[in-house]
Amino acid sequence: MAPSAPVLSGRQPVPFGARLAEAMAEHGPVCVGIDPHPALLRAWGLGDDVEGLRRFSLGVVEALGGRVAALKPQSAFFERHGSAGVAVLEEVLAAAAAAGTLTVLDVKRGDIGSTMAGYADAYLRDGSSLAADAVTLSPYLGFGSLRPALDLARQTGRGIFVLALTSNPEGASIQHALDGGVAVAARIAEGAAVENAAVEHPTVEHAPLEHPTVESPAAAAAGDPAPTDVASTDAAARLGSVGLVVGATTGSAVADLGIDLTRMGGAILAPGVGAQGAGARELAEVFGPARRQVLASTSRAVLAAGPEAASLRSALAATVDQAREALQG
Ligand SMILES: O=C(O)c1cc(=O)[nH]c(=O)n1[C@@H]1O[C@H](COP(=O)(O)O)[C@@H](O)[C@H]1O
Repeated sequence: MAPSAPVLSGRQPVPFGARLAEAMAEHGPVCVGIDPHPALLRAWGLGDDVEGLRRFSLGVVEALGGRVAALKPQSAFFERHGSAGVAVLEEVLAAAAAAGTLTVLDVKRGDIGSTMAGYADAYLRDGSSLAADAVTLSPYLGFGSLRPALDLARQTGRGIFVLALTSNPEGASIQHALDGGVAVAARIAEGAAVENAAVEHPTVEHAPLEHPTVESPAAAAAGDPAPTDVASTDAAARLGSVGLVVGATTGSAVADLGIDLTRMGGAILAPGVGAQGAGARELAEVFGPARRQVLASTSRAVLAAGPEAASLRSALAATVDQAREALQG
């Protein structure tokens, strides 16, 4: 079972990337979001109130904890219930940890560095009641504004997923924009690559950054194993702890913008699977040589199968089958 909290190995916490790679190998490359939308609470026969929120969210952890690579509570749906909702979020994080399941707290925070230090303290410090194994952050105040969170995550063995190419169509207006001829999203990927290259992973060897990313047509025609397969298999085994969010709905943007995700070295959280329309085909097309780094993320498509635990598990199993076929085949 993948440990859900940083576990001491000697005096160093085991980095998030290594723990995630282990969890993905055991359970498949899927993360289930806990997004207690009012409509889902109703569909489960629950009230849109704190008790409904609690039964829904803990029900998901009970059904899927210990059976999925990661759970991703969406903070917005807890915050909308006020401080009592945030208390439920704390319970959910603790319950997932007790079940041995990694948590990615989806908060998408971004602020000036001195304020980011406060967010880091909330989500990435040992002993904080809101600490998760990883958190989503927005780099749109500048990648460097994330520094306090990057540093604390590194110290405590936690992970960061930095928004690069989001799944919503509006994201392109900022993320595809050129900065000195380089797309903003490509600059963010470069920032993550630098972070991952700077960290020593105690459980795995360092890799050079130069992963081949394009299979030569001649090699393909000759039926040689693609060099990209070798690079991407290695990448999955040595995932860095700073990952990116790249939506599975982003079509050819990764290729069009010249973003080298294998070189980035971290995991790729890929939302957009299920309710937003992406499936196995999109996962394979969008991520190509970086597919083994991908943690496919889905919320409503699995949650809608509840409240019965067996139905939630079946929906998860179907998603894992699809993702495995697309990403690990
Ligand atoms: O960071 C995220 O998880 C995220 C990034 C992104 O680009 N798009 C995106 O949909 N998400 C989140 O992923 C979840 C998607 O939920 P479903 O559309 O129900 O699968 C929501 O919690 C979103 O906030």
